[in-house]
Amino acid sequence: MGSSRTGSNTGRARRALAAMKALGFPKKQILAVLKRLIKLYVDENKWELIEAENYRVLADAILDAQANGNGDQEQEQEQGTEQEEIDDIPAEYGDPSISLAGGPPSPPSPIAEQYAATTELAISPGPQARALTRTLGKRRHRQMMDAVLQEDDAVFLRDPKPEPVDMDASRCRNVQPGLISRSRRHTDSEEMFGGSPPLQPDQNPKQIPGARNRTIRHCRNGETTTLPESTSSTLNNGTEPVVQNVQEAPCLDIGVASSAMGEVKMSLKCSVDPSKFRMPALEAVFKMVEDKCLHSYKVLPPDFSVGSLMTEMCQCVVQLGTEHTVDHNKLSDGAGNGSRSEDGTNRKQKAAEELLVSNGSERSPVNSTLAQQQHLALPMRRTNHDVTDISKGEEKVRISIIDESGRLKCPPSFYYIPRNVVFQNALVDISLAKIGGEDCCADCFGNCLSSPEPCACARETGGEYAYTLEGLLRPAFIDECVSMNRFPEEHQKVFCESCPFERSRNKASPEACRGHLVRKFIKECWSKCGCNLQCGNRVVQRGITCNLQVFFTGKGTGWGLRTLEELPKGAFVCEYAGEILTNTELQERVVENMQNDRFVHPILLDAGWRSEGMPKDEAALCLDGTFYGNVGRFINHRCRDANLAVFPVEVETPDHHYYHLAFFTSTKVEAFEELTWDYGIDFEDEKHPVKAFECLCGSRYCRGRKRHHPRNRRVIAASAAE
Ligand SMILES: C[S@@+](CC[C@H](N)C(=O)[O-])C[C@H]1O[C@@H](n2cnc3c(N)ncnc32)[C@H](O)[C@@H]1O
Repeated sequence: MGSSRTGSNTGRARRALAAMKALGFPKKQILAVLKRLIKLYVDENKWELIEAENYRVLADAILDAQANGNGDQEQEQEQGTEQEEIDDIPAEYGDPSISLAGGPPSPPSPIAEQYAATTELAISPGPQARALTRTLGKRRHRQMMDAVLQEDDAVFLRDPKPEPVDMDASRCRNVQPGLISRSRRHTDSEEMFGGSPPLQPDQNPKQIPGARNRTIRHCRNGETTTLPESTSSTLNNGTEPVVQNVQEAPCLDIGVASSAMGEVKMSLKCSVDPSKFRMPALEAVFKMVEDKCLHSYKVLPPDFSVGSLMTEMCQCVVQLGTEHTVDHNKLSDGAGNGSRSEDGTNRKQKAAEELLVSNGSERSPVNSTLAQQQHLALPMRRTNHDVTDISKGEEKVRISIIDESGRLKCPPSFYYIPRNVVFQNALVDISLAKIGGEDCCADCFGNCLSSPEPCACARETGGEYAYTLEGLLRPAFIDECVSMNRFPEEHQKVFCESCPFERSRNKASPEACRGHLVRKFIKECWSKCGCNLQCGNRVVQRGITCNLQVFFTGKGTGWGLRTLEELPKGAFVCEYAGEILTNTELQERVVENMQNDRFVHPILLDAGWRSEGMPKDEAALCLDGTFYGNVGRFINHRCRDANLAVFPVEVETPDHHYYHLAFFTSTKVEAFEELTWDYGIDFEDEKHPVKAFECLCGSRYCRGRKRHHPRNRRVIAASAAE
């Protein structure tokens, strides 16, 4: 009875002690718990049960004791009485002669500390152990045991244990790809994501004591990256998470694994305050990610991106880890569905801001909202659009498409052009010869805005630059434009003798001209100027720089454009780019498309029209973004209090005939706010050849809201000048 097929009781007790000591548990505590177990199990198979699965039960019981705070007590109680306690163990169960007595208690080894810090893993223990553990301890301890007793390379969701928090010392030097192995062994996941970049000689992975092959990389002390904005690199086809360089970010190193076997494992470096972070349960993270995917995509399309999913996961880890209410860690938590919180902010965005893993664009300035952009660009069913970048690389920034309604649709097809293109007959004379000496600043150098005198190009703006040193449109410009839109009757207008606009409306018997507002042009420096491309008087020509997104509004207005970052008043957003048509071509196109029940959205370039020498239909120009256009074609109308204002901007030509239409913010715009402008539509105009839409702008000043019976009201062009 005192022995079994695995040896004597003494030997078994010795081996149990040795096994637990190897894990770093103090021997007095081992002894106390072992004694308790032996007393507890009167079953003759007690040793088999205790020994099962590498003494899982014993380790669980010790962990339970520690977790319940009994460990210390037990130890303390046993101070000085250890030998007596050992002697109390029935001889058939243990041999007091083994080195249980004598010598100071071992300090907890690092690996024992790891046990205590390790959280859940989804592993099923054997039936015997299950039964015992039900009796003895909590499931999570059993699971922790699994993690540690697995092969060396087993991975686990580990509570963050940053280095002592010295903010300087804990800043990331160069944030690594979001998905890296904790081990330097080359794993499948590394290959999948293009692999972690090789370590620098001074970035050797630090070995965790007691855990061979399990490594953690630490941020290099006190060093921050100063790489240029555009140094982020893209993995795969550009849609995967990429390296971003983030400056001065306090760094928390977290390991996340999809299972204890470590098939998929990630190391996250998060710029969260370690004191505010608590590692969420892995199951909660998985559940949250799954809920998000199902909520957004219903099914996973063939081009589903694991990289995007992993990014999602990283964000969820940070989000759950920084939200300390119990509810957020419950599996039933619906917080991860991307919905907005009560204060209107999006949790995903917050999480993304705290995560240094982001969807970089080689063309985009580093910005935390890019992580959000990456998330939102998860695959949808497509037309001819690239949902990760509707511009297909034509702009400096990626512009993603998102339909949060669950329809998984994309906007109708069109060709993306970042700049205007002549359709056919429009005469747009872009020639150096056309630019006279007075139309350029050949003698300037560097940045015109830094010279004391305004350059020749500033002449159109009343001898002052339209832009501030910060690259914003001056408030005076914006305020005047807003006032023109709101109170057109108070501003100067010119009246044509035979108005091309009225001829478009009714060619047979055009009405009298209603007047065209006299608008101030912005003249930017150009090719014949001596300044460089970074000159402060070259804003529109440098293209889109803010983070935009095409989204389905769900308000009955179709697709819209929104900003993913906060924009100050006066920020350049984009041009309205499209085909340059003559008025004649426009008329033909309107008729043609009405027959096909498709509406075009041209904008007249009438800001330069003057009472004398009004252009003929063949010369009058307009822009149509319907078939060829940029993101400007997604900007919806809002009556009166829109957050964008449109300005005529001359770049290549100084003649007021052809120019660009540029949108600037007329007020501060919050991240995720829809960008709108006032088309200037006369919703009461029943003679217009193009049917006006029922306005759903929601503005309290809405002009088109009460039209319950449209009676075929029509509009042809949302003229910037009207
Ligand atoms: C220049 S497009 C704007 C993008 C458009 N929403 C889309 O899905 O492509 C103009 C069209 O958008 C819709 N739209 C824009 N603003 C609207 C509003 N305030 N109310 C209702 N529909 C609007 C109308 O169908 C209009 O003809």
